[in-house]
Amino acid sequence: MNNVDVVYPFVVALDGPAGSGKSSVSKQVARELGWGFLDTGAAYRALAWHAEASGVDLDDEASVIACLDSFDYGIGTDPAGYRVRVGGTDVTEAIRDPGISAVVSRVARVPDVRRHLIELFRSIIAAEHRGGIVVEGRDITTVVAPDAPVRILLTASEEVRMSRRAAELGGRDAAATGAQLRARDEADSKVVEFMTAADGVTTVDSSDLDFDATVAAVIGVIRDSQPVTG
Ligand SMILES: Nc1ncnc2c1ncn2[C@@H]1O[C@H](COP(=O)(O)OP(=O)(O)O)[C@@H](O)[C@H]1O
Ligand SMILES: Nc1ccn([C@@H]2O[C@H](COP(=O)(O)OP(=O)(O)O)[C@@H](O)[C@H]2O)c(=O)n1
Repeated sequence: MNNVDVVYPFVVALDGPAGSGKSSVSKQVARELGWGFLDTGAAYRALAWHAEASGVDLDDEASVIACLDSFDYGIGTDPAGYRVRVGGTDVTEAIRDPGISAVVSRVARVPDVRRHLIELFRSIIAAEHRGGIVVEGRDITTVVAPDAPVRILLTASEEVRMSRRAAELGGRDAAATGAQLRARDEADSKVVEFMTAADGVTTVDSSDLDFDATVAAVIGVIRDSQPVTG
């Protein structure tokens, strides 16, 4: 096979709603291909964490924007164990707290925040030293990397997504978890489109697929679209 025309890193852009499996599936795909992995939602979560830790009112856009000046963010792209850092604090676990999930859309809806983070994502992608990188979020296929050679929308029915997220949180408060997930998708949908596939984006519906089958389906899309990846 001929690799001459392949531009490195090879970018796989993957979007989808909350609980569709973006993060876990992308991470496993990256592991299997020996590529990097970038979870873009972690940056929005970390900024929400930073703003709250700085005592900022998240409804005050100007203060949220001002917070970007002191937002010293770090994330790795190793799918085997990346950590998320804000300043000297490891926030990898803290940003998964339902309290952050409940407020993250408020920072993500601010256009200046999006512009800032999108530039950051592009520089992380450009610096990837492995052959490829799987980048997941809400606007990767449409805004962050619309020219990516592989663009995928990972979906699953709302019921399935809710039960996956509730199980992940130990089955506690399934109803509240479901309601929060629905409210977050609704708020996020006003800012970016991730419920339907844009032109040229391949949909993978994981509602009836188990985890391994979903990973295999995503790798199948990558191989079909670019036979030199293997
Ligand atoms: N196809 C699948 N079948 C069953 N469970 C899955 C599948 N895909 C993901 N999961 C599980 O669902 C939960 C949510 O996945 P996650 O990757 O966090 O989604 P997202 O990043 O889209 O919010 C995780 O516990 C994950 O292991
Ligand atoms: N590319 C992205 C990624 C996340 N986000 C925001 O960040 C939040 C957290 O994203 P996430 O990917 O960690 O959320 P989950 O789908 O994993 O629950 C989302 O609810 C969006 O508000 C975004 O606006 N654009």
